[in-house]
Amino acid sequence: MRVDVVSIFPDYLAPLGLSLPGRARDRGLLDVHVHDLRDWTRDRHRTVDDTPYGGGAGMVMKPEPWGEALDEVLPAGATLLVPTPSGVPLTQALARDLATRDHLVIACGRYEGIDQRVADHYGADHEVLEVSIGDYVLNGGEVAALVLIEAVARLLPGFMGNAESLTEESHEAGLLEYPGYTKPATWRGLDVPSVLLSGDHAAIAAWRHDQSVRRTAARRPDLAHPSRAVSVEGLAAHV
Ligand SMILES: Nc1nc2cc(Br)ccc2s1
Repeated sequence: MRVDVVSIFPDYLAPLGLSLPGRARDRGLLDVHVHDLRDWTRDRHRTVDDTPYGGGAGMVMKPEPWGEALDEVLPAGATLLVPTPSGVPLTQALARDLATRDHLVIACGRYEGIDQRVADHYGADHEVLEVSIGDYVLNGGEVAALVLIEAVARLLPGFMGNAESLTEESHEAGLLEYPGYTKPATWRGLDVPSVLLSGDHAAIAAWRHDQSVRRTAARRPDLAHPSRAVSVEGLAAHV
């Protein structure tokens, strides 16, 4: 998979050279290219933002630099991801779906976001997903890009040493993961649940599923209603 990231703070993406993404790059599973949006500005001040039409606080990112950049960085067939608090939620299902793409391009907004015409323009010929990584507001899309890349890259075949661990993670089956324990069997007076020491694999599996169900009901009742999920096909629809 190739990933291109466009940002006015390209150094923010430096962590992509470390740990898992770094290993994936070394293995040729992930090919990451980071670009500075200001390289596509044409004025001496390298301007990327302006005041919003209709008034209001803050600044909006101008469409021209983004158009020049994406015309060069976003080829036919690539998927454009635009992190934004007003996007569709990033879920494990969406990450799994994005992991099937050959080429992702991530446009990192700043200020009050990117002029909407950029997503609309490229939406005519490309898959464009405006994606939220959570119900909170950051100062820019760079941190969200790191989250997106890690969530997707770790699902690439060959990326994780033990692919089996991927099937038991939180959200993989619409449930939160069961609690984990390791040695010692007793720590500060706290014992590991005895079923885990029993060697009875059927009982262990049943206990773990029960723990996942209980934990999900307690912490994420919203996950208990999959009817509220949105299909990937429905995500790209501009509302
Ligand atoms: N949660 C998020 N906040 C933001 C803010 C900006 Br500005 C750009 C992208 C995102 S994603």
